[in-house]
Amino acid sequence: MPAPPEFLQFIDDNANAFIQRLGEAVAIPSISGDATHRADVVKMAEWLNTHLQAVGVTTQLVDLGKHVMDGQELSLPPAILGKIGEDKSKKTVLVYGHFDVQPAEKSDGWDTDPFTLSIHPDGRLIGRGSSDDKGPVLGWLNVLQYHHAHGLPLPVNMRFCFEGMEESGSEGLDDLVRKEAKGWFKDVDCVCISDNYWLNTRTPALTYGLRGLTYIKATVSGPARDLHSGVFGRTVHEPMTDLVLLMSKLVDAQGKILIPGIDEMVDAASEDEKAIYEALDYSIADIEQSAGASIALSANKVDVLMGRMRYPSLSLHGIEGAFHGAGAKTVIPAKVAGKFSIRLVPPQTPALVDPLVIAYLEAEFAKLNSKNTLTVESLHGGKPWVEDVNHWNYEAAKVATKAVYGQDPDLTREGGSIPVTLTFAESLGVNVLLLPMGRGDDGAHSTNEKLDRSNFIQGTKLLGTYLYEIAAIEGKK
Ligand SMILES: C[C@H](N)C(=O)N[C@@H](Cc1c[nH]cn1)C(=O)O
Ligand SMILES: [Zn+2]
Ligand SMILES: [Zn+2]
Repeated sequence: MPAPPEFLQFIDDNANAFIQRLGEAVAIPSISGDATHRADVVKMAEWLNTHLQAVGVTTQLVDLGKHVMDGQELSLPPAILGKIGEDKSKKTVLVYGHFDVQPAEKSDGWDTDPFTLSIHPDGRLIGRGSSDDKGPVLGWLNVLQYHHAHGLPLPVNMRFCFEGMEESGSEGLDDLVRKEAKGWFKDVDCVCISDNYWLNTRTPALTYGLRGLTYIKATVSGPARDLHSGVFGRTVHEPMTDLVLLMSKLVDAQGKILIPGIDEMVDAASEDEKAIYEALDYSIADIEQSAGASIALSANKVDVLMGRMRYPSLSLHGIEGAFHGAGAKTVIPAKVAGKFSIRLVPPQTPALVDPLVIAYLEAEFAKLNSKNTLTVESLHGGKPWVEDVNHWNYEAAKVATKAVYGQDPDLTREGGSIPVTLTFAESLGVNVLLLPMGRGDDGAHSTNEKLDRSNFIQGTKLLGTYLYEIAAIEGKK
C-alpha cells in the first residue's frame, strides 16, 4: 500500500507553513541541561502537546518527578504520551522523539541567533534543534496534519512518547516506559525513532545501532577560595594543575583510550564485518566536510567508520570552574571539575565501565602526591543498542526510502546515544528502527545547526510513506 499521491502533494503544498511551524518550535530555547531554561522546556512540552491535540492525538502529560542538577532540585519536564487509533486490524507503531535541545549561544560562533530559525537561500534551515530533534518531531506532526485535515484514518495505530530530557540523560523516562509497557504501550508492534543523521549528505540511511554513554565529572578542590597566582604560585597544590594532568591521562592524540580494560572489552572486527563498513557510501571527504577541516584520525575509511560506530571513544568536554573569559586573569581556581564522556559499544555498559574509570582516576591522582581532594561521579549514562535489520520494520523503511528518494538506504550504526532505545526494545519486546531525517553535516550539538529544507520535506514524506509500508506488510510480526 504506497502512500497516497495526495499525501505527498499535501506535504509539498504546505512546505512553507511547516517551516514556519518549525520556526515557532526553534524559538523556544528548551535547553534541558541549563536550570535557567527549565521553564522553556516545559513551555516546549505544552507547545507540542497543543499541536498534537490539534491533529487528533489524545495526549497525557506525565509528571516525571524531580531531580538534582548542579546542586539544585528541579522538577523534570513532563513527558508527553500520545495515542491515535485503536483498530485491532492495524499494526501499532510507537514513535519516540525529544523536544529538548543542547545549549547554544550566538557567542559560541553562530552566524545568526540560534533560537531564530534562519532560512538560507540555499535551503538550509538554521537553528538549534532544527535537526536534533525538533525537525523530525515536527515531521510526524506534518504527517498527522494531512490525515486530520482530510478526515482520513492513519494506515496504522500510533502511540507517541516525547521527552524533554534526552540531552541530559533521559531522567525518569526508563521507569515510565517500563511502567507503561502493559498500559499506554500495550499492543505496540514496533518502534520508530527519527533522531539521528545520515552518514553523508547524499544517501538516506536506516540505523540499527547506537553507542551507549557514560558521562563523568571529576572534581579537584583544595584552597578555600580562588587565589592570586603571584602570591600562591609554587607554594600550594593547584587544583587546575592536578586536573589537567589527570585529564591528559585519559585518551591519547590518536583516540586510544588509556584507561586500562576499556578498549580491551571490545572484540576486534572480523574481515567480514569490515566489509560492511567498506560497502557504505562514505569517504574521508565526508567526515572532513562535516567537521569543517581536514582532521580525520585516519586516511582509511573503514577505520574512521569503525571509530564512530564499532569502537568506544573518549572525549574531553570542558572544565567547570576554570577561568575562561577574555583578558588575562591571574587566578588559581579553588575548585575545578573536568567533564568527559565515553561512548560505549557492546558489551560495555556504564555499570561495567564506571568502576574502571573511577579506580584509574584515583590511582593516577594518588601518583600526583597532591594534598587536594578528588571526587569522581557519573552524571548520566545509557547502554548501547544493536538491532536485527532482517525484520519487517526495516523492510518497510527500505521500501519507503526507495519510494521517496529513489535510492536504497545505507544501513548504519550511529556514534551518538539515545538512552531510552534499549529500554523500548527490552521492555516492549519489539523491533526498534532509527529512521534519520537530517544529513551528516547538519552540525547537531554544534554551531549553525541546520536541517535542509529538502530533508525536512522529503523526510516528512518518508515518515508517512513508512507508515503506509508498515500497513502493507500484513501478518508479519
Ligand atoms: C543521537 C541523539 N540525537 C543525540 O544527540 N543524543 C545525545 C544524548 C546525550 C547524552 N548526554 C547528552 N546528550 C548524544 O548522543 O550526545
Ligand atoms: Zn542531541
Ligand atoms: Zn537527539
